[in-house]
Amino acid sequence: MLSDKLQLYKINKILKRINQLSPKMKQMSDSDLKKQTAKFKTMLSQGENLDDILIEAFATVREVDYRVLGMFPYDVQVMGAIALSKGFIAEMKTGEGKTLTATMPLYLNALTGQGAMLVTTNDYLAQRDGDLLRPVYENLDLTVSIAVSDKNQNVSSSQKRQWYNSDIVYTTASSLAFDYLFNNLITDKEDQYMRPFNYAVIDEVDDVLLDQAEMPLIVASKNNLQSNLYELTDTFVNFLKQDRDYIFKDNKRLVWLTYYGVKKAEKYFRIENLFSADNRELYRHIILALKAHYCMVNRRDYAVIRGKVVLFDERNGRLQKGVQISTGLHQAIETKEKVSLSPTKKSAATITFPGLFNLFNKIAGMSGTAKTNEEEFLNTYNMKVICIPTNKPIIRKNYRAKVFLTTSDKLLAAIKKTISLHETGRPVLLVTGSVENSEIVSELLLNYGVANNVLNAFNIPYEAKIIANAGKRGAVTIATNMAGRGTDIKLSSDVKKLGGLAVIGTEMLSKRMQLQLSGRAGRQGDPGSSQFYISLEDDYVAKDSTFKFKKGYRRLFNAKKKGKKIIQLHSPLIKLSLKLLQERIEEKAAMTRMVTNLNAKCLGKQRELFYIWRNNIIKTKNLENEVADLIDQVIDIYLKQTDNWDAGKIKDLVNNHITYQAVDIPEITNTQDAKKVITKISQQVLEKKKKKLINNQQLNKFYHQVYLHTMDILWTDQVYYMERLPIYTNYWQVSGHPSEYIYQKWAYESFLTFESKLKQKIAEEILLSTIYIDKKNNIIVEFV
Ligand SMILES: Nc1ncnc2c1ncn2[C@@H]1O[C@H](COP(=O)(O)OP(=O)(O)OP(=O)(O)O)[C@@H](O)[C@H]1O
Repeated sequence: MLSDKLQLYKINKILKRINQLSPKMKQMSDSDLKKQTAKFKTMLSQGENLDDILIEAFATVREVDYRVLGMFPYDVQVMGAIALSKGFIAEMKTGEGKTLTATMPLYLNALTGQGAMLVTTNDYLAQRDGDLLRPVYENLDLTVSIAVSDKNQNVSSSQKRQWYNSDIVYTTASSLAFDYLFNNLITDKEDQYMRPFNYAVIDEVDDVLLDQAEMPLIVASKNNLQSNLYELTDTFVNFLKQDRDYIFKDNKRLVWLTYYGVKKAEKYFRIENLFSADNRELYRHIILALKAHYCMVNRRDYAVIRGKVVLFDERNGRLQKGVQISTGLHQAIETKEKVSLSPTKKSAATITFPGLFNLFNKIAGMSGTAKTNEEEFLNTYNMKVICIPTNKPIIRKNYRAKVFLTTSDKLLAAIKKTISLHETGRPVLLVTGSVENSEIVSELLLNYGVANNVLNAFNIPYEAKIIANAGKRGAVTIATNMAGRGTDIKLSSDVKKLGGLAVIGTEMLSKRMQLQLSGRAGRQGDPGSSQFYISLEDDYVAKDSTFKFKKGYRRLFNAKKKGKKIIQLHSPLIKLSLKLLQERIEEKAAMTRMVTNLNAKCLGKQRELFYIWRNNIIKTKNLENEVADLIDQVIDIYLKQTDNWDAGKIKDLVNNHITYQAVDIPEITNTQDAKKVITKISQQVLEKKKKKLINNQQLNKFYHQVYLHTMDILWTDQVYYMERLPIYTNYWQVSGHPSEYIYQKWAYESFLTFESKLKQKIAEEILLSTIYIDKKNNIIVEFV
């Protein structure tokens, strides 16, 4: 595209000027290079901007990269770095050295003193890259932290404050999201540990902003009442028939009851209308049970480990310990697997990655596979994708995929190929679609006398070691998708002569995942090869293929059963169908993301408004005016209840919301008088309460407690409602209404209700709660 060429032309011009500075940088001593940081900071403080210092700053880091790591960033890496500092997405092919590229924009943006982050997809990469590059930044007088920890480890607020106050932070998207959510649940200003987000480079940006866009990160709060509906609906769904009683949509993400299914449910549960407000929860549980039974598969989507359901991350095959699917699906799976149910929790706070990255002043991204979704990046995130040329031509051979009828035929053929490659001495990385298959393949290879290492969710502690050995002569590594992205397999020198690493994929994947996996071989211009062995039984194919395709598969399968020799399929028509299927799935995924993003934006807006209000309360030392104003607004809300106020009605209102004490109410005839009376009584109640408190500071402590306690409880309910909203609104889509419209409308209305309820509840707690002062002068509030 013309604009791409223009951008590259501009980038090249900047590169030239950076290159011109190289000899000067080479002359500088280590300590002079270190002093550059202070110089740049001064320049910024005197009014220069980041673009003004970019050239010299990049030249400085480049030289320090070389002195510390022995790697001088190539011209193409500097080009990628320039694109990143402009907030673009740099598409740099797999293995081109994105880790080193990021040092330049991170350094530059950290000079502002507002922090720069490298956000990657898993702990292993954050740790690996942070450890590798720490000395570079420290030699430039900047502080660095790696903000990831073992999920079970309790990290103190002060430790986190130190992490997030560092100039450069290496972290993962999920650690960052959770820390952000927890930071916003803290009630004391002193305990908060995060500063506003400034600049982030998102590594594997397509994975974070596209593939994981829909996954909400959830901080659970108090236990919700356990429902016995799980068991009832679990039994019920066993009686349902696919396509007659329920149907799947969107790659089995959504499931609906048909008219017959609804009637069956009404009969089974002896109710008149499954869609009446009373039966909303029942309907939701039926859908959950259907999903648990037919969308979630043991050892593919989750594992049952010591009586607990632990989820797999489907994109990278890692176990997600401690992560629960919210909205009850986790419990529905537990019911299906007949293990004890974990307590249902409500979400105290939730965010998606798109929502999280919206909070930054500037973001940039890098990936080997972003161009295919260029339009989506531009439309959704306003980020341009720039393709950076490779340093050396890529000589990896990507062989055509071989297509088989069944899974076992495919795996056997892949094993045979592995053995023949192994005999030549080339290292092989064979990637399977599930933990189970990785174990089967490993066993079979052992039976053929081929020693191998297995990298799957159950041996993560050995990951670094397995990867370190995977590029050696004769090494055979069997991995799940854990080795699909980011993994850097270093080749021993003798291996290059033999043809480099051979990657064998044994599952049909999305285009991007396929490219990522192939990209484990042939890095940095090295030799290497990749080939996929797929079957018509692969999940990716089976889940989404058309009726005609499925019919074709069954015909071939039956013929094979009758003895016809069908192993590998050569028909161009089948290959074309698979290609079209891949395109269709990707288009659909993009559509689903668009709707989810719209929904997430809705909740994001609500979250933003709520957190602004909450943070204001935390920050405001004296809340007296705020409280007076709030009570006044709440009285107006009460007054809207009726036009015909009389002493009796006021008395009821006062006893319900203002004080339990008996009060005399004068006769009144209109709303204005009613307001005067109610306002006066509220003021008297408040005055009485103030007298119990020692001083103004204690009074404000009381207000803070009431506000934050009430806000957090009601916000949890609001999040709970918003999480369920798509399930309710999806039903309307079936009935012919546009669900996005219904969603936005209901979401907006619910927020207005939430705001009004929250104000009323705060006023009620301020007026009706009981307070005590203990011996140490602490206030104890007994909430209503
Ligand atoms: N300028 C350089 N000089 C020498 N080696 C380099 C240079 N830049 C990167 N490398 C090496 O190239 C290899 C690949 O780097 P890296 O893992 O950062 O690639 P990547 O682009 O992140 O790959 P992927 O897309 O697979 O994540 C590493 O072994 C790294 O040490």
